[in-house]
Amino acid sequence: MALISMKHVTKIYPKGTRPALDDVDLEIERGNFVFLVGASGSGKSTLLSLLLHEELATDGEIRVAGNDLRRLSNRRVPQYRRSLGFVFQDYKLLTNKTVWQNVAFALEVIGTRRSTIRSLVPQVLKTVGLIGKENNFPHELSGGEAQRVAIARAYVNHPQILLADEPTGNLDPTTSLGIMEVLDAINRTGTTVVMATHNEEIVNSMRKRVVELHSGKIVRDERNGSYDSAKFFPDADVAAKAHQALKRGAAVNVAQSAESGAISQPLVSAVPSSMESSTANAHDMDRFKNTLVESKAVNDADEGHEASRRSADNGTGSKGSSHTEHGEAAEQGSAEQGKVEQNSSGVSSPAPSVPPSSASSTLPQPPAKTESEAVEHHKDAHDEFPTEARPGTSLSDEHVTNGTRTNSHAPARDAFNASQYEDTANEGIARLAKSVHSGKTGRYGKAFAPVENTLTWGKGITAEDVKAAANKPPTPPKAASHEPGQVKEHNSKRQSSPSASQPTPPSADGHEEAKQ
Ligand SMILES: Nc1ncnc2c1ncn2[C@@H]1O[C@H](COP(=O)(O)OP(=O)(O)OP(=O)(O)O)[C@@H](O)[C@H]1O
Repeated sequence: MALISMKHVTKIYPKGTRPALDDVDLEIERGNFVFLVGASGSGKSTLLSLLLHEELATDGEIRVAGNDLRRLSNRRVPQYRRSLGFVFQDYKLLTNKTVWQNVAFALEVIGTRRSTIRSLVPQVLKTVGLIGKENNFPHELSGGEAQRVAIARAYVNHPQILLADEPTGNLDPTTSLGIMEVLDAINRTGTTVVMATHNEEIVNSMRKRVVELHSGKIVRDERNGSYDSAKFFPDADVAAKAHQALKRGAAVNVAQSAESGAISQPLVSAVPSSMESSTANAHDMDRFKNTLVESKAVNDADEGHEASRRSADNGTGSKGSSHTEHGEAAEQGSAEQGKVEQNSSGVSSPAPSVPPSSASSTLPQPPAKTESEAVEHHKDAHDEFPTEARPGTSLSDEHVTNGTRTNSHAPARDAFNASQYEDTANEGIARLAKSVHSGKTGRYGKAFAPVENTLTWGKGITAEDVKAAANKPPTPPKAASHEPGQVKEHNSKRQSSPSASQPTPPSADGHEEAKQ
């Protein structure tokens, strides 16, 4: 059974003159990365709101991770939402909590030990470039900063499903690239990502599944899709752009194959040298991952006996591991989630095949899947995504194909190691990085700023950096039309954040109005 299933779903708002969603059928398998595209008002946000159970469908059936949302009692809604991460355009941060508390809260509700929270929160905040903003409240943040808090919260929670509504809508291209890197990394941990976007560049670079809505109806559902569809909007310009996007993907693959003898390379080596500042952030992410691994090792050691007993009682190691990860407060939720997993897939999850690391070697392994279970899962995944039909094969698909993650509570070590070592998914990010940093003219006719002139994900450029850059011999310009500080016009419903394109961290007076 699909992780997300919508059958004949219609949504009519009380004041709506037409259905916001009209008889929608949609199935999304575990591990997919799906872009929702479509004109303003086509129903993308409504679809996400229904999945989050913020809105109720007027008609039809919605099942998410085995939960029939029509039957979800109010009491179980918070627990249901714990299996979801959400990164929405208006951030949905808790206004009465600081940045630190917003991220910590995501861990508190799943019963994470206080010492672990104290260790993880600063690191995830560093990863997303929010050091120094820990004590700010949401109304004291710029749009980009608020979005980074939302991403940090989603990342730290390791959700089954991440719903994102225009997460890059308010951000400059480089910061958007960073967000896509993080979303891609989250997806590679096995989390299913459903992202509504108007960003053509991202969709065309990532080559993920694209579902297009038009007046509340799904008019296109393409694997490895592009932003515009020549099929539904058959003008020559759209056809040429879709064709070009496809060719660009193929070109990156071929170039990488020629360089490395393999189909793909890790992002770090696949991106241009101008991306070094972004790869510095990759180190931050790795540090964060290691701490999570180490913290989990401590938790596991502390609670190992109890977890083993529960594992034995349940007959599944994964439930035991979820208990140790989330603690007593989440016990009931985890157990119920386990039931959901059993209902939806009928199997527990095996560990991904990853190289051993010193930190991970001390951790208990989840039980191996039996051969028949593995074959069955493998077959199901191949039915949906035949290998030969996947030119831009993504790691998320590989995860499903290999059956490497079918349980939301797979140990963090496995998930993070998988994202660290498996690199085929980086093709999409590498294409996006090349595109963002190529200095080419964007959709709206303005040149992208060179990376040196924009904030880089997780690493604002300091005065020292600027001074050091000034002392360096000049690099050849990438495009004749570049002007420092000039950025692509944002494809957003909202105004761009003034602070996001500045080379220095935003000042208090550069903050936007309250975000809630
Ligand atoms: N709370 C509401 N009450 C009444 N109508 C609504 C409400 N929310 C959305 N709608 C309507 O439902 C339709 C779909 O809106 P929705 O926000 O889902 O579109 P969207 O594709 O997300 O648009 P955008 O890209 O601008 O975010 C629109 O016609 C909108 O006016």
